[in-house]
Amino acid sequence: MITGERMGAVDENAAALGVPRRQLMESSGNAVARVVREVAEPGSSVAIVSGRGNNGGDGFVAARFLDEFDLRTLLLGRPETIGTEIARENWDALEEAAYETRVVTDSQNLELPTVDVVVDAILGTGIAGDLREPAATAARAITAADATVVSVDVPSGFDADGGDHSDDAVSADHVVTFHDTKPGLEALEATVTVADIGIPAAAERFVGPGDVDLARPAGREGRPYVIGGGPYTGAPALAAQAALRAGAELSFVAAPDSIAGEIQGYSEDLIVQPYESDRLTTARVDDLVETAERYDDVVVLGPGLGTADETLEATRRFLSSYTGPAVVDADALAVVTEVETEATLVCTPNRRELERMGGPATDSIGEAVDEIESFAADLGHVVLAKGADDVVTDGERTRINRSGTTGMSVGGTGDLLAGIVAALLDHADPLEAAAAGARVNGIAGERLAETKHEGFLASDMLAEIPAALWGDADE
Ligand SMILES: NC(=O)C1=CN([C@@H]2O[C@H](COP(=O)(O)OP(=O)(O)OC[C@H]3O[C@@H](n4cnc5c(N)ncnc54)[C@H](O)[C@@H]3O)[C@@H](O)[C@H]2O)[C@@H](O)CC1
Ligand SMILES: [K+]
Repeated sequence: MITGERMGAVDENAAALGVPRRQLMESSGNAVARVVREVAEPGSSVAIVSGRGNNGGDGFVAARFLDEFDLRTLLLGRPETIGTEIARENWDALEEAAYETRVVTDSQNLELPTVDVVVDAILGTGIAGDLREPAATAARAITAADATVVSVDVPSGFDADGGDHSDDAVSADHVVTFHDTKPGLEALEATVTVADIGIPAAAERFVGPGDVDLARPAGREGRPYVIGGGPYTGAPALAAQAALRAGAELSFVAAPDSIAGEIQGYSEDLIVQPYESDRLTTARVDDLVETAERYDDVVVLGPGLGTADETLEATRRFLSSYTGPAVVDADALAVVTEVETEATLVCTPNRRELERMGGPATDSIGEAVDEIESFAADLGHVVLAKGADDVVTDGERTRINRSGTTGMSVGGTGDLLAGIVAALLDHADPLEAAAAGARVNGIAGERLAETKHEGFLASDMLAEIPAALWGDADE
């Protein structure tokens, strides 16, 4: 089962792996034609009704595989307004190759030819809102026609994710959907065929540019609240600055007053909120929980806190009363399995921290994928296990991140990751935020390795985060 949004991400990942959408469209159209051949008697008449998006493009491709039928292809709208280059190329090919085509620009004039089979390629997962004209009239005409209806990907007018549909949605006899079934199709009475269109498994398994697309902030969003510092000062400062580089609007650091000035001294961009102490103690917990929940922040718990008994007790208490989202890193990880929490956590252990949490002991994170997956399932939280390959899993969905470079084994890069994930967690699903964060952090390192080789610092990486996050964003 795959949502339209995730399908878009996977398809972008496939393109990055060298399998562009043009190729997928060829497979999709071919798959549609196969189903048409199954349901149509030899020599019968077939009409393909295409919209101006890629769903329509699948219809144009299908036409080239259906030469044995009495076939015509209708385009709803003017050819110049076909929305994507690959759909347009396939339309042009039909015209060049003298296929029977018809352009319908006025829905009032839409008259479906009397045919045995109609291919509904008006629109697919790109639908937004109720059907507009001329799609609405065309969809009604298809439903009313005395023909077998084969819908491409989803019945046009149907929301494949929610299963909701406008009153005009096409009523299909057969649906040929691609790669995986869509949530909304389950409720349909139509026969659903899931066609393999050649998307490599790696496009789902490995974190790619599509995953970053899903998690990327639309503008400045979110105000992460870093609870860290005490024995160490650099870690919370790096996490908080990384969050700002990843789109956060403001970055707060709650830290002991003994070192708050030092943290502020690293960066004038941070809002440091000192509390009276030289380390985190249980006396602070109620205030911290109250502040985090009042402002609806994403918490980063752990950087630089240290392992004093009273600090660990304070992190236990924090987690048992906090109910919002949090990235848990470093020393705070040790207590996650000891408490019941209603919070939504992304835990970011390296292999030593993973073992200390009660997770699998391994020399290589990338070789313990199944064990880490079951550990996350038991834990009930997202685990982002950091290694040469990162494993990101919520116990059901598991992604491997391959970005990054050996120079990143320098201190502080984990703090950056925690800050980036916190910024993305403000608006993205926890697994997607963790997966995208891991990729972005790794790309920031790769960019520096081009000139600094093994010698760059975590603080150098801060300036690379924006390009890593937005560098391949669509215009
Ligand atoms: N994502 C993928 O990996 C693949 C997608 N493919 C096809 O591409 C489709 C998605 O293509 P697109 O994203 O171009 O979107 P669609 O072709 O589904 O729809 C976009 C078109 O519909 C119009 N539209 C949107 N909402 C409307 C409404 N309420 N009333 C009337 N018109 C409306 C838009 O103006 C646009 O012209 C899939 O359903 C599938 O058929 C396949 O070609 C291959 C692989
Ligand atoms: K369709």
